[in-house]
Amino acid sequence: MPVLDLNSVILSSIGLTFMLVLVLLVFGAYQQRALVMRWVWGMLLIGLGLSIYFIPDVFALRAQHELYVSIAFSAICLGLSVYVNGIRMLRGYRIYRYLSLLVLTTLLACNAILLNMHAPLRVILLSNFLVMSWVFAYGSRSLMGFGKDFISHVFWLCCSLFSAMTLMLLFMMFEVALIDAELLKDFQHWSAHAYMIATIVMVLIAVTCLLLLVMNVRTQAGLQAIATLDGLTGVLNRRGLQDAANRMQAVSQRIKLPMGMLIVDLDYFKKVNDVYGHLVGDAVLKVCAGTIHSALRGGDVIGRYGGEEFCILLPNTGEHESAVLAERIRKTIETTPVNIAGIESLDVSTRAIKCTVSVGAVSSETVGYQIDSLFAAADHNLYQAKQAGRNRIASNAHRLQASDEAKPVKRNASVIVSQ
Ligand SMILES: Nc1nc2c(ncn2[C@@H]2O[C@H](COP(=O)(O)OP(=O)(O)OP(=O)(O)O)[C@@H](O)[C@H]2O)c(=O)[nH]1
Repeated sequence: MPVLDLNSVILSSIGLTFMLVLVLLVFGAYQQRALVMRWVWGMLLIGLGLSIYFIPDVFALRAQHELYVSIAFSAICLGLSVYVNGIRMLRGYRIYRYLSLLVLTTLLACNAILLNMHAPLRVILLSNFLVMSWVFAYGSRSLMGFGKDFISHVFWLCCSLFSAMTLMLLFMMFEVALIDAELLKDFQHWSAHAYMIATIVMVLIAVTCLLLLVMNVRTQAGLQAIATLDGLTGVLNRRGLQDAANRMQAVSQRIKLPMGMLIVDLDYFKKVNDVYGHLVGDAVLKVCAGTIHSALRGGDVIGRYGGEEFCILLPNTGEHESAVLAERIRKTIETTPVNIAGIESLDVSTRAIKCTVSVGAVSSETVGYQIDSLFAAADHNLYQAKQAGRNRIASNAHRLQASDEAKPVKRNASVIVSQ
């Protein structure tokens, strides 16, 4: 009676493949591809090693058992080292690029010598487990964090030796059950499902890693939001805006499409604070950010540039279109009074405040793609608009070639052009 039935192997392989696909799909969705691929390769190598381990039993190649076991453990340890680097990546530690190479060469050299000396299977297993415990040590240290003192080093070494020894004991029991099945009949049933047990262990590892990854992604998303969003208005802060501007500039320049920029500044905002207080001032800023946002197109990016100043990045937008959009924003703000009636502890009879904005518009068509040049030119135009009396826009549209000027630009009393 075969100790290991092929059904278990096939069933477990299907389970393993299913798990890998699941891991790929779920982890891949978070775009941490480098990390995901490390774990997938790690698992594949471990799965391959486990498969090779059972080849002699399935195909009755007992004479070559030592050879298969040493190849199997080389693959398992290599898989573990790739896996450990994935854990290090997740924890934000530096990756040991040569860890896998070191593990593989150590094991190959060690196994080649032992096979050449016709060492018994137990010795081959023991040497492989020592290397495995070393990889485990790296893994547990990377997972749990680093203690730099002597006690921590000893602790991690003991922990990994214990885990490796537990595994070794497990495999020894497999060995006993496989080699002398008649003596240890009780083990046969369990041994026949050894591959299944190994698969379950791998599923547990995958689930643990999945949880770690989800936690990591959530923490990163939270930190990213804190770092790049403005707490009051919810739009990008200056840092987020700078990142977005750099990205948009790189893409626009590569595909040779114009990029526009607007700086929108609330007029006489100091008065709002002085008359109604900072609480109302804050509410007005928040509502105005929302109003400006609602006037934008999909793909446009808004950020808070300064106190009552917003910057808007416009992909695929030339000078004329920037001016048109600036005018639309100006008009929307002018015609949308900010309702302050609902603001708590406000002792004023005013129910809505009428706000206006001045806008400086510019695009890469007249000043190039450099973000600093765009900021400077938009700021200059904003200054022009303020100087001309506020509640208006200023742009460089007139600087374009005569042929370009034929394009429709909506000009009215509130639109001026920069000198
Ligand atoms: N409530 C509130 N006020 C802010 C905030 N950030 C900046 N401010 C205020 O915005 C006002 C800006 O004043 P100014 O720079 O003189 O500009 P302005 O009164 O809008 O005048 P112009 O821009 O020249 O039309 C200051 O009173 C700041 O205290 C904020 O987050 N909340």
